[in-house]
Amino acid sequence: MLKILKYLKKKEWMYAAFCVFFIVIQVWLDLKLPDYMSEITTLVETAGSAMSDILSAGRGMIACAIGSMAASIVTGFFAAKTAAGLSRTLRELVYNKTLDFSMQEVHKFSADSLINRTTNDVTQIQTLVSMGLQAIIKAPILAVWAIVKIAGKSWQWTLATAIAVIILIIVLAITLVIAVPRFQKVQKLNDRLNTVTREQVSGIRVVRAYNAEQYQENKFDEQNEIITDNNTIANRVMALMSPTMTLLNSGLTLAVYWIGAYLIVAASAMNKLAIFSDMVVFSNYAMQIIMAFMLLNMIFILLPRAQVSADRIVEVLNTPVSIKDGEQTAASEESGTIEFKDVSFRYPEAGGNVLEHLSFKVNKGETCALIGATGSGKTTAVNLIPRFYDVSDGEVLVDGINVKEYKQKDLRNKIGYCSQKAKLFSGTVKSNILFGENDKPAGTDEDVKNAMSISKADEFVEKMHDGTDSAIAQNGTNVSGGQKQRISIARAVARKPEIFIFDDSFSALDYKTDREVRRQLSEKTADATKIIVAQRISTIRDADQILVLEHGKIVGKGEHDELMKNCKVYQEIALSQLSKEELEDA
Ligand SMILES: Nc1ncnc2c1ncn2[C@@H]1O[C@H](COP(=O)(O)OP(=O)(O)OP(=O)(O)O)[C@@H](O)[C@H]1O
Repeated sequence: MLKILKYLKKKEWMYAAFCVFFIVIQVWLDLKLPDYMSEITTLVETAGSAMSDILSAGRGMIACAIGSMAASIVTGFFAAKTAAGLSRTLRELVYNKTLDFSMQEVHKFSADSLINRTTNDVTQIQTLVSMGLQAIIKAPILAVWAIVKIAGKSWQWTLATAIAVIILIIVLAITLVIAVPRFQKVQKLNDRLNTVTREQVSGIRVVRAYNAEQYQENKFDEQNEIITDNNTIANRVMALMSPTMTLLNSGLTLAVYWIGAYLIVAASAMNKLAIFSDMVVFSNYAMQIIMAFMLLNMIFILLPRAQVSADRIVEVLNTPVSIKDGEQTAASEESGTIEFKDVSFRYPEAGGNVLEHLSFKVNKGETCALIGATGSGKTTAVNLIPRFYDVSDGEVLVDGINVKEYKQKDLRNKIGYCSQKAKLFSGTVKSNILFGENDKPAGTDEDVKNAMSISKADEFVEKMHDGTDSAIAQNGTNVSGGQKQRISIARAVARKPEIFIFDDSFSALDYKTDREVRRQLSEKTADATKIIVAQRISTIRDADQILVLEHGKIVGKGEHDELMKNCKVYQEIALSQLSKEELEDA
């Protein structure tokens, strides 16, 4: 938890200092109250006391109460500001770190866990700091000050208070031992519950189509039950705390008065009044001590949860980013070339190599296609170009420079990337097409129009109610799969990149549109180098270079006609899609 405090800014430390100051005032005023009570008791019991003296003490009490309330409000204000400031910093840091993470780190933590850490865990810290600043500081000050005040009054009363405090500590310890591990467990289980819920919601169509509601519900119930069981046990134990405290408080007051009664009876007539007034004051201070422990108890409930959250946040912040920026900016002598030099790749924590000894070069303006069976490594290979992963062996060069040497931003600015699963963001058609353009000079409406015309997205966007300002739902759920692909191709085109990467980005287009989009791309973006991953021979047969992948190795390289003659794997793929006549006619 202390590690988290280093993220407090100077301003927030100052707010925290204000909190301490106002808490000291508050405690002083709270502990001043019993003094006035004692004065009033003495005045009432003393014959001939003036009414004005009693009223003056009463006014003192009211002033203390109002002052304490005001100090408490100001403390709350500064505590909230400190906590909110810290949580803003943490959210920002965790979010920014997540953005810097490579796919490797994202997989390690899981997307759900990263979301939980940015939201739920930060909230736990915020709650602790806000409550803690008030309670953690107030409790010891209150306890110590109250103990100092009652010290030396009567050993019998002190003994009664000590016994009450010992019982309190034992009860606190038992509760914490039972409750804390359960609260800690619940936080980890929340990640799993989120995963199940997200899977259920995002896969709702498949779940319904397979009548798998019950199956999914059972999965959810299983996680939900574990969380509920843990929460129930922890909260049941915690529920015992409040009545125990009340009982102790009342018991202690009773004990103080009982002992007081004996002391008064045993005292000489002159001392009786003083002991009576001491008794009233003592019982008040004793209650304040119990109050201090009650406050500490609150912290003990919040602290373990916040501790788990703090560890989870620090784990993200301290995880080194595996893909580090180089120094190279965009400028280089070559332009639009891609070269793989004996590249091998293994996914972290996976058994063997997924890619083995890939070597090929694509020159400026050329089109290179990758084809092969599912799982042969096509996506993995193209993901090495924008450095979503780093090679395990060998080198990937863009414009003659190893991709590791580039500043990632500059490298990615050269690339127009279309992922295998077209990904759209909530916003409008236009905001999706000009996505991420703040790195580059802002795209114009003309750019959007041009990109849509190349990707054939204009055909359906023009028919939409608000044209390019039409809304796109999260994940593009309000457009079809093919429309999503066309918008995502337009997004890549609008970037005016040196290099295009189309990872199976034409798969949902009908053959006619597929052909038309490729024709437009080769005419209007002739200078750009293109890497196309595809399953359809028709999509890639015109490519300058076709790489045939099998089990992560290149088993064929060349143009369509060459491969039809000398690559068995390619022939099999081609013949499985087109008849011999179609292939010969083409
Ligand atoms: N994140 C990952 N962690 C571990 N292994 C992975 C990961 N992603 C892919 N793989 C494995 O790497 C191999 C190549 O996967 P890749 O996605 O590159 O194949 P592909 O040729 O693009 O397949 P498809 O045509 O189905 O898209 C597969 O065996 C796959 O199981």
